[in-house]
Amino acid sequence: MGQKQQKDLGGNSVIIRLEIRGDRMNFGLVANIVSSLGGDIIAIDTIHIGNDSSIRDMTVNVADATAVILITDAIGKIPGIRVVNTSDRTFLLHLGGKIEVTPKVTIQNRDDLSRVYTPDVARVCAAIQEDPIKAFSLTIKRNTVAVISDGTAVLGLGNIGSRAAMPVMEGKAMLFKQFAGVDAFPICLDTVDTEEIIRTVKAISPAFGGINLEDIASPRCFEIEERLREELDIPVFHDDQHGTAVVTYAGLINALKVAGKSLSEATVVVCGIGAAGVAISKILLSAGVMELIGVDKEGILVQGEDYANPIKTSYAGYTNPNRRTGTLRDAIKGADVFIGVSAGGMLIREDVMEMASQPIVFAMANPHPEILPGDIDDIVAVAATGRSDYPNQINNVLCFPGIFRAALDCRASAINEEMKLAASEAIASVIADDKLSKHYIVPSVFDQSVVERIRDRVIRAAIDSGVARRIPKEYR
Ligand SMILES: NC(=O)C1=CN([C@@H]2O[C@H](COP(=O)(O)OP(=O)(O)OC[C@H]3O[C@@H](n4cnc5c(N)ncnc54)[C@H](O)[C@@H]3O)[C@@H](O)[C@H]2O)C=CC1
Ligand SMILES: CC(=O)C(=O)O
Ligand SMILES: [Mg+2]
Repeated sequence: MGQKQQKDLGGNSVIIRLEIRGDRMNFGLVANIVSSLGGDIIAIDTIHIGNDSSIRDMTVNVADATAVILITDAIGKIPGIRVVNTSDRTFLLHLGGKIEVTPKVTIQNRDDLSRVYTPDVARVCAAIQEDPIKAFSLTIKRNTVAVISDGTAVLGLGNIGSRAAMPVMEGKAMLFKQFAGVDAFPICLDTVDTEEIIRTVKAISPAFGGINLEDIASPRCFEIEERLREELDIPVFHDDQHGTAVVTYAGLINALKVAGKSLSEATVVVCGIGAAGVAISKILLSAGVMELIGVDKEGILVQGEDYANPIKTSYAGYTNPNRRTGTLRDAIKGADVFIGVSAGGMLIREDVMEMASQPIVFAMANPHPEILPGDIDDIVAVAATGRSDYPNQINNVLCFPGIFRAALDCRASAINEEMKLAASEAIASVIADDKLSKHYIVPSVFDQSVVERIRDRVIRAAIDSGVARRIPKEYR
């Protein structure tokens, strides 16, 4: 993926194109109007100067879409100014997509041409035919991951279809490259049929060193991942399950230190027993949580009930040891930890007030968390969300670049439990105990030591657990 044409990612900002009649614009008046409506002008660019009018682009930071409407309405009423159009900078940076393929070498002449392509390339093909493992050294397989979605559980937007899922998958590919140097291809499949997805992923797998499944709805995501893990010899990792679980456990290790609590004594409520909720629960149980209660639309999941979704029936069998019943409100009373991977706005301040002292709230639904940190910051030990605009971003982006970097570098045949736990511990360990605080329990995704530390611990775990097929030099 080339990074030649770097685009400015901008903030939550719009470009408002103005036509200004006459030769003067009252900048003070415009600035006052924009700021009184919650905006902040960050640039004004002259696009065209005509005889009677000029065209200027005004870039404004805004809190939300409503502010844009209010600002453009008010500016449009200033005599001599016409609002030509507004461009959302987020849409602008998506124009034409966010990634591209760039060759590593330039073909300068016929000699180069015959090496990269026919006839010489045939010798390389023959070498791989003779010894298929050479695909790892002679093709992009060595460093390339497929990011596969069927568009059925995209962020918290739900089943928006495979075309609409592409911007998220392109974004994941950017993150893979920027944070860990992994080349990733976004592939959105136009099918929601479990067998067809499995067949298709298997059919395209020769080109890839790993498969990152993304935003595939539960319960189908479980079978798709399980079957692909069994049938492919490269790592298959459903990021919404395991990436989220790894980062949640990392965040919890540190949040518990801030709250002065222990994992084995904490009562943990997980809300939303889908892809993320099931995997989070499993990693926390294997890490030593004793009392874990799952809540979904049916209320608290309890053993003995026969839920329409068999995943929930089986989940109830290994959680909720005290067989508590009732609603989310009942579950959360006296709980030490709330983990939300369900839907926005599920929780209210009064619920959190019912939790044990020094509660920990991870409201991780995207894009709208179960509760906003601002509503509870004064009554919790730690609050976290999945978003980048609040402190404590518990998001799988902290995990997937590093864990795949490690898996590719040691040619792992799988990403197993040992590697996931190692990744959690690596992420948590980036912040020294004396630096931990209420608003700093997980490192920033821009902290370069995150990927390095995950890579190191995960490669060691892969070697120790016997799934590494290549031992990198520094580990020999
Ligand atoms: N911060 C992060 O890194 C991540 C956040 N997420 C977010 O977590 C949420 C769930 O994602 P997935 O597990 O992939 O989806 P999913 O569709 O597999 O699971 C969602 C679960 O939440 C339940 N749910 C929905 N509304 C509910 C309600 N009102 N009460 C109780 N349960 C409810 C559903 O029944 C379902 O079992 C999404 O908002 C997603 O964006 C998911 C993965 C990573
Ligand atoms: C972060 C992510 O993968 C999700 O919200 O689906
Ligand atoms: Mg996702």
